[in-house]
Amino acid sequence: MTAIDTLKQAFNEHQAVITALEPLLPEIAAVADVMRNCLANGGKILLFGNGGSAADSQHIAAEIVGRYKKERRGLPAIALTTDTSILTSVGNDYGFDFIFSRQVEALCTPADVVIGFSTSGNSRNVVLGIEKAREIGAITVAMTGGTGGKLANLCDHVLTMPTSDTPRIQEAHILIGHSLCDLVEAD
Ligand SMILES: O=C(CO)[C@@H](O)[C@H](O)[C@H](O)[C@H](O)COP(=O)(O)O
Ligand SMILES: [Zn+2]
Repeated sequence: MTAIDTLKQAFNEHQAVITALEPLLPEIAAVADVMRNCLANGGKILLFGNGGSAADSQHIAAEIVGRYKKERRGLPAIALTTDTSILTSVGNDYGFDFIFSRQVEALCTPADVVIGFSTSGNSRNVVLGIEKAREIGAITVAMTGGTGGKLANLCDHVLTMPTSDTPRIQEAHILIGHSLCDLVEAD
């Protein structure tokens, strides 16, 4: 396969996934409503995931705290993927599985929305973070793909991308993340 073939294949696969997202639009709008209500009522958005999904969590938290497109006040969102002292101490003392759940225990309130990104839906630390958020009574959102994995049965809102290909799932996640930010800061 030539480089151009490889690129064409990725672009075509990407396009097919984005087209197939259409049935998810009502659920994406429902998640945006939940986020808007949370922020209007003094809650905050917590986000986490591994690898590319850690980057997605940070990216979306930055859009919410800073701005997506519109001038407005800063809104509270925290990516639980950024503090290396917390990640290394909790990882070292309790285990990598607990790097998110421990922070959820410390920071989450019932007024919050907790968003777990996992393309497989099965990353143990993401699953445990979501389970802790449920215990606390926060609204939980899964950003996943494929079958949705374990997260699909755990969360109040489940956005499962219509592919099992990790990069294509992540590309759809970031489109949805941006769209959620757009709706969160709409009048
Ligand atoms: O970005 C990528 C692959 O595109 C990787 O860094 C990927 O996020 C990592 O392998 C993650 O550990 C995968 O975890 P998950 O999405 O299954 O929860
Ligand atoms: Zn990636």
